[in-house]
Formats: sequence, C-alpha cells, structure tokens
Amino acid sequence: MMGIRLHNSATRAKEDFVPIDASNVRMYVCGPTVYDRAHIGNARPVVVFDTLYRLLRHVYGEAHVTYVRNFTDVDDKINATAQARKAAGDARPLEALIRERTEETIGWYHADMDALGALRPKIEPRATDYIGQMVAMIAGLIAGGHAYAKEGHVLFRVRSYAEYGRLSGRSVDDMIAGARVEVAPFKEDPMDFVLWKPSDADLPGWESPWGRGRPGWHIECSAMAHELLGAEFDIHGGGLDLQFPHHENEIAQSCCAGHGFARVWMHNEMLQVEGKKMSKSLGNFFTVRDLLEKGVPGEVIRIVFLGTHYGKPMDWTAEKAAQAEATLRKWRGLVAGIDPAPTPLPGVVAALSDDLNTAGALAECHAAAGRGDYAGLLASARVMGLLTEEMGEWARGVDLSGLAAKLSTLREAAKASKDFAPVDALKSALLAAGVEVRMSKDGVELMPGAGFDATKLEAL
Ligand SMILES: Nc1ncnc2c1ncn2[C@@H]1O[C@H](COP(=O)(O)OP(=O)(O)OP(=O)(O)O)[C@@H](O)[C@H]1O
Ligand SMILES: [Zn+2]
Repeated sequence: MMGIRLHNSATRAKEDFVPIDASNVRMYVCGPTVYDRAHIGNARPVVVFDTLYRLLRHVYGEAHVTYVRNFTDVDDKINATAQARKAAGDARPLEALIRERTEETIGWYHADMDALGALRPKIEPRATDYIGQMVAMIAGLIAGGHAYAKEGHVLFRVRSYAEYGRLSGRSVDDMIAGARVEVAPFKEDPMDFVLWKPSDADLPGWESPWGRGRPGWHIECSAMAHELLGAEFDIHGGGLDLQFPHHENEIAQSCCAGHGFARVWMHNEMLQVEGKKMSKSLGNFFTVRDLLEKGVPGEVIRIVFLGTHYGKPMDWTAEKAAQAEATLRKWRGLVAGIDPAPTPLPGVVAALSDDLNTAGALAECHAAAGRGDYAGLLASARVMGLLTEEMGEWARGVDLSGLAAKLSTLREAAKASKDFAPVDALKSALLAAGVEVRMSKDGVELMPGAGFDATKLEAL
C-alpha cells in the first residue's frame, strides 16, 4: 500500500501517516459557526479536508474512516440575529428563534457544500447537544488545578500547562505581548481563557455547578472530539486562523484533562482578497451561494481550490474560474460514455498521498487526458470528487444550449437563402456526436442521446 505523508503543524515536518487503528482512521475538523451563509473562504477547508477524507477512504476503505465536523451553535452572533428578529416583532421565545436561525443556516451550509461535491462527514455534532460533556470536562480541569471558577466564570489556567504555545511556536510571554488578550477582574492571568461564562436571563444558558451559563468556544471542540473519537485520534484540521488561540487552547484543555489528543494537526492557508484574509468582519467576502447563483458551477469552485496546495494562500479570480471551467468542459467531453478504470492512476494517488499535492494530481490528470487514457482520467478525477455524475449537469446543459441556438439561427438564415446545406451539416455532426435533435416550428431542442460524445462537439 502506498504510504500517505502529511505535513504536521505540531512538528512542522512532513511525516509518514500511521493511523492509530487502520480499521478506524479518525479525523476531526472545526466546523462553522452557524449564523450566516458560508463565504468562499469558509469553503476552502471543506474542500481540502473532503479531499483528504476521500483519499483516506480510498486507502483504508470507506467503512474505516470516521470524519467528524461540528456545528458551533452557541455564539453571540447567533443570539444577535435571533434578537434582531425579536426586535422586528417576532413574538416567539428567543430559544425558538435561535433554533430556527441555526436550522436554517445548517440547511444552507449543507446545500452549498453539497454543491461543491463535499461528502457529508460521518458525524456532524452540534455543540448544544454536548453541554453535559463540556461541564464534566471543565469540572475535571478544576479538580486537577488547571482551571478555577470566579464570578460565575470558569477560566483555564494557562500557566499550569507547560507545553502551551507549542503548536503555534510561541512562548506565553510573546503571546501576551502580541495578542489582544482580555484583561478582566476575574482572571488570575491575562492569558487565561474562558471555559464557561454566565449567561444573561434573556439569553440561552444551561445549569452548571458555576451557575447558569454557557460554554466557551474552545471547550466545545475538545469535548465533542473526545466524546466521538476517543482520547487519542489521528488528524485534527481547520483553517490556519484557528491555530492560535483556538487549537492551542483545545490542546491545553484536552491534555490537562488527561486525554491525549490529535496526533497530526493540519491547517489550510487562507483564501485572500488583495492580500487580506477573506472574512466576514472585514466585509471583503462573497458567499458560495453568490457564486453558484451567478452560474459558476460548484465543480468549478472545487477544482479552483484544488489547483493550489492547501498550505499556500490563494486568491479567487475570474480568470482561474474561466480556465477551470474550460478544463472541466474538455475533460467531461473526453470521458463521456466511458467507464472509469477500476483504480485511479498511481501517479494521482502518489501526488495526493504526498501531503495532498492536489495541483500535482491535476497535472497527472492533464497528462492522462493528453495521452488518451480517458478511463484513467475519470477514475482519478473522481478520487478528488471531480467528474462525478451528480456534478455534471452544468456541462451538458450549457454546451447543447449554445449549439441549439446556433442551429436555430442557421435555420432562420436558410429559410431566407433557400440553402439548407449548413443546417444539414450541423445536424449531421450533432447526430454523429450522439445528440438527439428535435426541430419543430416552435424551436430546436438538443438532448444527449445514447453514445453521446461531447468531444465531437468541440469543433462545432
Ligand atoms: N479566508 C479564509 N480562507 C480559508 N479558510 C477560512 C477563511 N475564513 C475562515 N476560514 C475557515 O472557515 C472555517 C469556518 O470558520 P467559521 O465559521 O468560524 O468562520 P468565521 O469565523 O465565521 O469566518 P470569518 O473568519 O469570515 O469571520 C474555519 O476552519 C476557518 O479557519
Ligand atoms: Zn475547534
């Protein structure tokens, strides 16, 4: 079996990937805070870790990989959207409005990420379903001297964990100097971070030994990962913007609670706009839905992401999208009516296994297309979630509608000139490409028929 090598952010080295249990390879990825539509920056980790998930399934077998990605449904921004609806006159209780907002956002998220060909993770836990586990973990941290309760808050005592800062490669003192840490009267040390905080009576809250309140964001992931994947698991992923403080804090909590944690940490670099991270707070974003509605197919968005290594920053540009669309249209033409090879090309699997070298894998696909190995191209593209049946609708529809318009124009011209030869020539070429042609006085309709071969349409 070909070995997978992954760049581990924790050791800053590319390492052989050796699963703890090859019959159950386990991966946790930090998921979205569900208060609004995902922007295309948010889609980058989805495509990156979906590609890794597909590779792991290819290597270890579909039944032997557990992928968990959470929904963060406790958050001030969610509360704010619900409060805005209440202020606008909605009489329902805040809890119902919050639930409605998170349900709606999860529905959008699923629809948008499905459109990018991302498989749904095996488990998609919601933070609010694991409050009990979070409370238990926090209680254990207090008992172990790693956390303290004060004024309804529980704080993690950062100085109690000697390894703090190791993931991001910084010392606690540097972090204090560089980060905007909140100084608060209930903190022993400005670096200490919140595990639990009180909730106002008009906001969602849960009973706990420290009063009615809600968990901090970091403890959510530690508790869900532990509950669903066990004390130690293989891979933890997320965007590089989460490395500090979120992931640093997850590690501190889980290790001090006496669990191990993830062995390999992977971080995708940012999707940028003019050198800056695309983010909601900067306002420099557009959503996945915006692009889909503008007619950019999900498959095009996916292949644009795959064109850049996940560890490098990238921009979204219209030129990249146009080039990607041309590639996919060509490939879809080449593989039309062809069965995929039984296995993907070894060169593609090798590239993906080399720390997800997706650009290299795509280059291998181009080479296969060039030498006429269409069955190999198809099988290989599918390992990356491309050229799948479900994602192909856009390519068929658009090609043929352009040709239908052309045929119709030729027919109009022929009616005037009485020279039907150009119409007949295009019609014969379409039939030769396996297209069903229906011409009536109402118009021209083209449908892919048996033996449809889109490559033969390229010259028309
Ligand atoms: N510009 C970006 N490029 C790549 N990944 C990103 C980008 N912005 C956010 N992410 C990733 O998206 C995932 C979901 O994050 P989350 O829902 O917390 O985003 P967010 O914080 O609402 O987005 P924003 O950063 O725009 O406020 C995380 O893994 C995060 O690292
Ligand atoms: Zn997380």
